[in-house]
Amino acid sequence: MGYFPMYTDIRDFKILMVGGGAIALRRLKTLQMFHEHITVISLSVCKGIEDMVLDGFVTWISRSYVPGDLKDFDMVLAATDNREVNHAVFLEARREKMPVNISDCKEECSFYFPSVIKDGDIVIGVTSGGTDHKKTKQTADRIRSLIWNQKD
Ligand SMILES: C[C@@]1(CC(=O)O)C2=NC(=C\c3[nH]c(c(CCC(=O)O)c3CC(=O)O)Cc3[nH]c(c(CC(=O)O)c3CCC(=O)O)/C=C3\N/C(=C\2)[C@@H](CCC(=O)O)[C@]3(C)CC(=O)O)/[C@H]1CCC(=O)O
Ligand SMILES: NC(=O)c1ccc[n+]([C@@H]2O[C@H](COP(=O)([O-])OP(=O)(O)OC[C@H]3O[C@@H](n4cnc5c(N)ncnc54)[C@H](O)[C@@H]3O)[C@@H](O)[C@H]2O)c1
Repeated sequence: MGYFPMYTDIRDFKILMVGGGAIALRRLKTLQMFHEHITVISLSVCKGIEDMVLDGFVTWISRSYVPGDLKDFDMVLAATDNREVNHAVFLEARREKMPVNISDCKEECSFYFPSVIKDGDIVIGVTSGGTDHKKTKQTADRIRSLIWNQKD
């Protein structure tokens, strides 16, 4: 049946990202269009996230995730390279009834991360409902070129 695009104001959500690698960075870049500050708990962070720490967009807590970490947050994303850790984040989020995105397991996501196109106030989120992320990216790229070509 497909997924309903429920566009939501997340500015007041306290958001936690667990993990600080390539996928976390890509998602933080997207979230930066919609939020002013996000907390990252991660053993290490990549260069792009280090820059976000310097900019003040990210507060980095430099350690492993431990159960209980979600208690002050409204929404969580897990993007570590450790299945057990990501699964533990899912279990805690489900217990706390909070929106959760787990990047290595679509069955554990209460929402999917879309491909996002933002043109001023216009926001387009593309999803395949978790069936085909390559098609999602291709579709988003086609929409982007349609919008940017029209501006020429
Ligand atoms: C749209 C985009 C947004 C973003 O990530 O920013 C996105 N995935 C993207 C790319 C991508 N994903 C993967 C690769 C690796 C290479 C390859 O396989 O090609 C690449 C390519 C890359 O990374 O370049 C592997 C992968 N993806 C998922 C799993 C787990 C699983 O399926 O269970 C695994 C296996 C992980 C593992 O092996 O552990 C799951 C999900 N990925 C989603 C979103 C959600 C549904 C989206 C939809 O409805 O279409 C969903 C269901 C949940 C979620 O994560 O929210 C972005 C493309 C847009 C862009 O680039 O602009
Ligand atoms: N959904 C998607 O679009 C998608 C695409 C590609 C890969 N993936 C999956 O996303 C996950 C992350 O991939 P990546 O390329 O960013 O990995 P990466 O190796 O670049 O980063 C992993 C991060 O997790 C951190 N980490 C590891 N153990 C931790 C712990 N116990 N507590 C807190 N942080 C911890 C590391 O310090 C590192 O910052 C993998 O499981 C990968 O399979 C998802």
